[in-house]
Amino acid sequence: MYRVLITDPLSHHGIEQLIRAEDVEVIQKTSLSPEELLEEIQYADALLVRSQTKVTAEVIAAGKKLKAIGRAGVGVDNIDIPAATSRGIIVVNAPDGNTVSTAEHTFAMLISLARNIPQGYHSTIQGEWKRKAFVGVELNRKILGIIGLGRIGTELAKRAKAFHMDVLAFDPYLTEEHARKIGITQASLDEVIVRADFITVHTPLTKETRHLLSTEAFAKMKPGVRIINCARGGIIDEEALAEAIRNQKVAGAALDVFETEPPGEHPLFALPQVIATPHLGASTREAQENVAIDVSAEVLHILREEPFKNAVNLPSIPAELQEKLRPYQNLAEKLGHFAVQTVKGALDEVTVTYSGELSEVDTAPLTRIILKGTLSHYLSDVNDVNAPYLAKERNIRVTEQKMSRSHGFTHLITVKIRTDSSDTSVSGTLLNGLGPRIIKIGEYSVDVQPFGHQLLIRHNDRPGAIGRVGTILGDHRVNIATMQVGRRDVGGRAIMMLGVDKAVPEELVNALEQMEEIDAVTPIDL
Ligand SMILES: NC(=O)c1ccc[n+]([C@@H]2O[C@H](COP(=O)([O-])OP(=O)(O)OC[C@H]3O[C@@H](n4cnc5c(N)ncnc54)[C@H](O)[C@@H]3O)[C@@H](O)[C@H]2O)c1
Ligand SMILES: O=C(O)[C@H](O)COP(=O)(O)O
Repeated sequence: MYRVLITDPLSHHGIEQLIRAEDVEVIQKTSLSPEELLEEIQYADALLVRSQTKVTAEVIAAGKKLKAIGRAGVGVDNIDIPAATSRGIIVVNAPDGNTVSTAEHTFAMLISLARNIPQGYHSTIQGEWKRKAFVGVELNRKILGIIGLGRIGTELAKRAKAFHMDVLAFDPYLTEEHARKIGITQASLDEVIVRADFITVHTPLTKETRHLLSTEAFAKMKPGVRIINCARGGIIDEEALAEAIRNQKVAGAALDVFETEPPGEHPLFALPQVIATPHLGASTREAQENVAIDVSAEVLHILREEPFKNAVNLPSIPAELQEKLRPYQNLAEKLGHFAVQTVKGALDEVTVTYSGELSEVDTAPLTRIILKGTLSHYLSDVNDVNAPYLAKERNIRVTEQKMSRSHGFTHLITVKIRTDSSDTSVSGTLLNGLGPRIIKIGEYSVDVQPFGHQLLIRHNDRPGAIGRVGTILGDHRVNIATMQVGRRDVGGRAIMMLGVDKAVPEELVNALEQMEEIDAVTPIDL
């Protein structure tokens, strides 16, 4: 039974699939103190949050069983992603479900700002009738500057076009084709800042975007510019904004998000030109249902070890590629796990060569699985999320190579491992209908099913050697299930690969190593 802890208010309809799932127990506790969260997280297999719960490194470390963190929304700045990654916890979000709601909210803020609607409402219900005090401006033919033309920025641009605004957008990843398609003008950040009548930000909060709109930026803006932030507090320097409003450079600002939330008594609220909402961008019935449905489905997939798509700490893999790579996953993990058990010393380098059909596709997801198989020999709690991170932390170099030639196989994966004292190379393939096979160990051709307990023996090719090995195994009551022998030259160096029915005890390894013909005995467990 998987325990899913929900600590922020999520749409009931959205999480119904979790509540109905027979293998899931849903615990909803939405006003936990930080201490209570540290207690509850210990028992959770997955945690579902919105933006309120602070999922710190401490919370993540306390989540001993935690496999997934689901964010019912876009921004993951309340989750310590590096801490989750280092512990192999998958973080997923729901990037699409609240796009329209947030674009609509931004548009509502844009109109409210242009026409002083909140200020007019306040004054009117207090019995005043100040028609002159609230004269606004039209949106028609004004320039809307959008910084960050992703999902929300794009939806907003379409709505602004319908209001006959001229849209200038800056986004380092914006292509001319996308700009042309939605009928807007691509611009530099400076152009947007200098030319726009309204500036709205729709980027995530990152090192680059923190205080993107600062004193320096406000100084370059058109007098009377209006500013909107429905993305993240911190993208705009709030002190600098307050100053720009006070010195009348900025005519008004509409804010849905703040550097600290809730903002409490804020200097900006003393300025009548500022309108505000309490982080309501995604707060519609539709958006909340969408994001809760999406993230619940993703978390269920992760817990059930099924494919999922919106991981924040794993590169996304297109469905078609996932389908293509799925058959190789088991082979990849076994190859990594097999190869590492045949070397001694500290791991320096893992090189994976994909040959034949596999040379034509993006194999990075398979390399992560190979790495997981390799590192799991040394470390506990390794998965394909944290394997690259753990390798980097240990200065293990990981490289991928591609070759079109595959020595008679339609596809071949070769894992080469180098340590400070030895190296090895193991190749495997999928045999049509027969599943994964190891077909080469170093220079020796073999045909080994990579499962269960194995014994790799390096010996000299002499009459009677194989028989004596069989006798010694029999004496130790270890049954041989399969046997492969490989050699390069008659009477030269050779290997034996034995599949055995139980783990090989150390005394047996010692007894085999006493044999004159034997160089090395390596038990392998897969
Ligand atoms: N107020 C709310 O309730 C609410 C709701 C949903 C999303 N959001 C926030 O809105 C933001 C945008 O969401 P989205 O779904 O459109 O995300 P998105 O990822 O689709 O778009 C973000 C865009 O910002 C661009 N970008 C990144 N760095 C940039 C930079 N330095 N300068 C210019 N552009 C840059 C990216 O290229 C991308 O196109 C996020 O921060 C999200 O958390 C807020
Ligand atoms: O990033 C987001 O999705 C929004 O900021 C929404 O946050 P919320 O789930 O707390 O409304």
